[in-house]
Amino acid sequence: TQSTRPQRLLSAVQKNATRGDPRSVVQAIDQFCRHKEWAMNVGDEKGCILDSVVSEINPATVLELGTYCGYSTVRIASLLPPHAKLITLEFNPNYASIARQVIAWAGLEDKVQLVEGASGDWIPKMKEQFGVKTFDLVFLDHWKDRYLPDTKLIEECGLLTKGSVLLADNVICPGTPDYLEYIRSSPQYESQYFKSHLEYTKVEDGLEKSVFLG
Ligand SMILES: Cc1ccc(Cc2cc(O)c(O)c(C(=O)NC/C=C/[C@H]3O[C@@H](n4cnc5c(N)ncnc54)[C@H](O)[C@@H]3O)c2)cc1
Ligand SMILES: [Mg+2]
Repeated sequence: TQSTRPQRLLSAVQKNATRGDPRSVVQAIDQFCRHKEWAMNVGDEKGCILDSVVSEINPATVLELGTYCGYSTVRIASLLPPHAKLITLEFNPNYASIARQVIAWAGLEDKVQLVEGASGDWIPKMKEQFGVKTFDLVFLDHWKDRYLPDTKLIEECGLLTKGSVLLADNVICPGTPDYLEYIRSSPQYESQYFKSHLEYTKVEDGLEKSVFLG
């Protein structure tokens, strides 16, 4: 049977990256997406902005919405301090399976909890299921029409504390207009736009970083 693009991306990682070396996994995926097949990873250019935000926060708890193949999961987890935890939600079982193998190849299983399911179902269970009080960082990269409802759900569940950071991919392309309008007009957030490009292209895109003011 025909392989899928995520399966071919995983094969490229297993062929070209060194086990236990997250940077080589990230590089192998970027090479594959630049020269073989485009895929919707945050990519190398926006990935550097993601890295700088993660390093600045030095988060103990991270929530990622939309694992896909685990590219940003590996970027974030490779920068976390010891004992820090990243919970990533993915509701497509095929993508989740690929992501688990990518994360394992990078040797980051101990820092990552991949939860197979929908964000709307799992966000309300974070405290009871995973003993999470609040998240220091939330990376939004799932369906773009879910950014706003899930942000409101995260607020309602008391999962943010003063200083928590929301970092949203694709606020220009594909675009998340309702989310941007909400977060930029809310007195509860201080937002900043990081202009960049849609992964592996020259099309404008960017990340929106929003600090929860409590
Ligand atoms: C017009 C146009 C089209 C595509 C692009 C290019 C482009 C560039 C990008 O960086 C993009 O992030 C995207 C994009 O669409 N991303 C959606 C990513 C979803 C992943 O998250 C999963 N998921 C989706 N909703 C949920 C949910 N509730 N709970 C749990 N997992 C969820 C899915 O299972 C996927 O694993 C697209 C640019 C412009
Ligand atoms: Mg994206």
